[in-house]
Formats: sequence, structure tokens, C-alpha cells
Amino acid sequence: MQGKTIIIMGVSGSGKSTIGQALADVRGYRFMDGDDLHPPANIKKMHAGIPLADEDRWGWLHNIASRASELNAHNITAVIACSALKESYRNVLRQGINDLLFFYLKGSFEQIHKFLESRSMHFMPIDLLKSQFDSLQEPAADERDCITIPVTSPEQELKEMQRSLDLSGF
Ligand SMILES: Nc1ncnc2c1ncn2[C@@H]1O[C@H](COP(=O)(O)OP(=O)(O)OP(=O)(O)O)[C@@H](O)[C@H]1O
Ligand SMILES: O=C(O)[C@H](O)[C@@H](O)[C@H](O)[C@H](O)CO
Repeated sequence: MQGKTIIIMGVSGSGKSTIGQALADVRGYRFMDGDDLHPPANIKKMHAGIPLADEDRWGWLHNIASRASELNAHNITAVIACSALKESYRNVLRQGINDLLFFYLKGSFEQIHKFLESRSMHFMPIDLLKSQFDSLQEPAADERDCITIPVTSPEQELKEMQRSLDLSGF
């Protein structure tokens, strides 16, 4: 038996950690925050208000893929919060992880800006939100392993995710 991987993707502040942890709790899956796997240099950069570049993200994405695969090999299904902003980033994850599903938390700049204003104590400055939207490539229609979840309330988002997981045989 192999575990599976669910990646909650979207810009900073879209709710990946909050919703991802809640989903893992309710389904009995393992939660992992991709932010915890950033090398210190990446955290330092974001903290200084400098957006990450592709070169900063490749190693981090490979690291996430190998951690997910390790868990899956031990028959552990994992929910991972990972921004995965571009299609090329999602492709790195696809190449490294066998059984993978993405939930994309889709919200407007204004909606997510509000969330970030109410969040305290985080290394990511709100000013970087614009650069997150600039980098974001929303999942294309042919990215069949991506399910878009509109940002509404945590309860509603969880309900939609649960329904999709039941349908996908998770
Ligand atoms: N649907 C929602 N309704 C209201 N508040 C929400 C919702 N989703 C998330 N939040 C709140 O928005 C803030 C950002 O959420 P969270 O930290 O989970 O986002 P994130 O995508 O993991 O961010 P980052 O990538 O920067 O770590 C938190 O304070 C969270 O409680
Ligand atoms: O790709 C990125 O730019 C990063 O992953 C960011 O999204 C942060 O890790 C996170 O959002 C911090 O709050």
C-alpha cells in the first residue's frame, strides 16, 4: 500500500496552512507545511521583503517532493501546504510524487489582503502579496489533477475538499 499526497496551493495568506491542517485532522492524514522546508536563505529573503525567484524555489520543491514520497512509501497520506505558484513548479512536484492531487485556494487580492492584515507574527510581509499574484499561474484547464476551491469560509472550503476526495477515492 502506498500513501497519497494532497497539495494545498495558492498565494501567501490564501489559507493553505489553516485549511490544510484542518483537512488533515478531519481525514486522519499527516500535515506538512512546505514553509518549514524552505532553506533559511529563502526565509531571510522573504522576511527582507524580496520575492523568491525560480532559482530559490527549485531545490525547495524537490525537497517537498522527496519528503512526500518518503511518507507515501510508508503508507502515509500527506496534506502539504505549498504555494506551487507556477505550472513548472507543479510539474516538479508531479515528477517527484506518484499519486498527487492539488487543491487551489482561489481568492482575490483584496480578500487575501484582508486575511493577511488579521494574521499576526509571520515572516512573510504583506507587501509581498502583489508579487505572489504576479507569479501566480492559475491551474490551466488541462491540469486535470488540480481542483479549484474558491476562498469562502473554512467550513465551506473543507466541505468541498472532502467531497472531491471522496469522489477521487482518497
Ligand atoms: N476562508 C477563510 N476565512 C477567513 N479567514 C481565513 C480563511 N482562510 C484563512 N484565513 C485566515 O487567513 C490567514 C492566512 O491563512 P494561512 O496562514 O493559513 O495562509 P497560508 O496560505 O498558509 O499563508 P502562507 O503561505 O503565507 O503561510 C490566517 O489568519 C487564517 O486564519
Ligand atoms: O513560493 C513562494 O513565494 C513561497 O512559498 C511563499 O508562498 C511562502 O512560502 C509563503 O507563502 C510564506 O508565507
